[in-house]
Amino acid sequence: MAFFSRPQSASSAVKIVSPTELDDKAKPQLKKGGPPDSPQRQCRNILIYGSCRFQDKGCLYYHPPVCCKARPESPLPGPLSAHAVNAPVFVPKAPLNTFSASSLIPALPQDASPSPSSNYQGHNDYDPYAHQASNDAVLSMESQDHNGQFQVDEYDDTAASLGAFYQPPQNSYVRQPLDYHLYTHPISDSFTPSHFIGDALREELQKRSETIRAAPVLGLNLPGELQGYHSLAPLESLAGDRRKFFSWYSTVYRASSSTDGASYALRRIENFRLMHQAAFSAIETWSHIHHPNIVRVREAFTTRTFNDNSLVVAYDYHPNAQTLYETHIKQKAPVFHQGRLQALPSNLSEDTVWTYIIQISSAIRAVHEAGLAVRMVDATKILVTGKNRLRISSCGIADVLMYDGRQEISMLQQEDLAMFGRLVFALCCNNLAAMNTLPKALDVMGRFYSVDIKNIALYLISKPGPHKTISQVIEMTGKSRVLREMDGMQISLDRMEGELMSELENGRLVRLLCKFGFINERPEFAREPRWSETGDRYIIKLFRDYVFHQVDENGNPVVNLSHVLACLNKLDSGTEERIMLVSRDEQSCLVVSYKEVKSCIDAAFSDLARVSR
Ligand SMILES: Nc1ncnc2c1ncn2[C@@H]1O[C@H](COP(=O)(O)OP(=O)(O)OP(=O)(O)O)[C@@H](O)[C@H]1O
Repeated sequence: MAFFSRPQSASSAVKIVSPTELDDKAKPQLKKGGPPDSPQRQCRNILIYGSCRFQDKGCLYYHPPVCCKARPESPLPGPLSAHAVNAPVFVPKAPLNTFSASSLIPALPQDASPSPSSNYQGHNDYDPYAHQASNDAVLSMESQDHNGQFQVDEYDDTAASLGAFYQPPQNSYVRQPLDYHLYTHPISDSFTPSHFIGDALREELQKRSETIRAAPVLGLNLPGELQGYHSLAPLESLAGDRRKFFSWYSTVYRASSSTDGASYALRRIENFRLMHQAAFSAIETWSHIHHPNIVRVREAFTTRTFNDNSLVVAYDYHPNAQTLYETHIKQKAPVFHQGRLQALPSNLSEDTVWTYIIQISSAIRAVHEAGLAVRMVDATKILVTGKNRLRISSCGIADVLMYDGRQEISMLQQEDLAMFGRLVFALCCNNLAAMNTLPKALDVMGRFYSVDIKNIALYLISKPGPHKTISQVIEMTGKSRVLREMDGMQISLDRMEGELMSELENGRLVRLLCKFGFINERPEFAREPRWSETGDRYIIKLFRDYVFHQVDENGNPVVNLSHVLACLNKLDSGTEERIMLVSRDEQSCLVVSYKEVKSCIDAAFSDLARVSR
């Protein structure tokens, strides 16, 4: 006999199945007037309705005296005892298919239909011998043997005919599939993006990830290995006109580090011969500057791997970063907008200019405080690494290229301020060479921007002096603007934390889904009784159907991510909440808690893991 065992822990799973073999056997006994085979077992009608209308008409089961009968408040009153699982099974009275009961079942004579004798006139009493009159004679039904075990039996003709005999006449109706969705608390099926990271951010991060993992182009004749870096890929076109970096040509490559596997940006200066080893001392200082608006310097070395004397400085790599020049100043091709080719709006907003001024000021201040000078405050060397997020790149290279032990740092710092001023003009006028025609630049600035921006730009390009410092520039920016910038950053931080929260549980759920993947549908278990419809692991299959394969009342698949997430989260935490699992043939149901499903899955997975070792 097959056995539908429960999970090994003391389970409160309640199995509700179609008529059992026991019932089938009991019926002929009744007809013969034989004694009940199990007088100790309480009649299920008493359990459910508090009375049994067949009590005096041959019902086999035990009916307690009236004083002891109490109608349960709900069909599942509190935790059910293990005994409950052996209670006589529930027999659905509904026909399986659309049919006219009268056409299939001989109508019972009036007197054969017992009149309700209980106080609960409203309900149809459970008839322990009534089989559903199915026109599907080969329908597989679960039955129970004398040991209380369940097995799958063919629904034989005898049973069918008996069922037909005991089946009260029914009205014909269209059979609907079970409303699976009604078995759980309704969960909104509106899928809101709040379940996951926002689309825009996800797309952005996805693109960055793709860029980091993009395979290097073959055929560029680049070295396969360079001082612990490999997979070099140029970040700029090597063909066409090339601008010089001071007096040298330079190229930026993305490369992977053999040490930590991370990507780095390597700026190579071609044909550079290092004259003083001391020139590298500035790189050491630069590598200690951690600032949110500075691309971090990692290391510098010279190499002959490119078949020349090259200087290489390694920086943090910011995928898909663009220079300020590429982002705002470079002429862009017109785009189609509302059916017409239109040039993209070129002027930066006042707020954006202020946020750029504040970020660059902050970076310059950090560098000056470290006793260094940036030496390259230029739109082509400042990267935009996120929305309005700037980072000064190429730091430290000028210190190596133009090393001069006697150079005064304060002079270089004053030069930083002047370069900063030229950058503000370039950004406001959308022209790298805006400073060359100062009156025109001032005119454009006066038209589009506040006088405060113009004053800062003029101050920055004014004559150097001991009181002209970056701190003074920050003073001129005004506390309120700096505070507004700080507010914006904190709001952005909150938003990012929110996005992070929405992804927090995903790793957990993926691990759970992996477990499911490992244990479900394993071909080697196809013949194992524990996984069959009568085995304890069948519960896992039913749960999988409950989570993923629900259908609505019209038989259409329910694709509801909220439901899946809710179920998986409850499963993972092993809640006591109960759900009703229904077999695919809708002939048996199992009321089971998430905790029990969880222990089933854990046991199945540990079995697999043990064998795999
Ligand atoms: N640390 C970095 N992380 C990511 N990308 C970078 C990094 N440094 C530079 N890049 C990218 O490499 C490309 C080339 O940089 P580069 O500084 O040479 O700019 P450029 O506009 O080509 O200037 P130039 O014409 O002076 O060489 C740019 O698109 C820039 O965005």
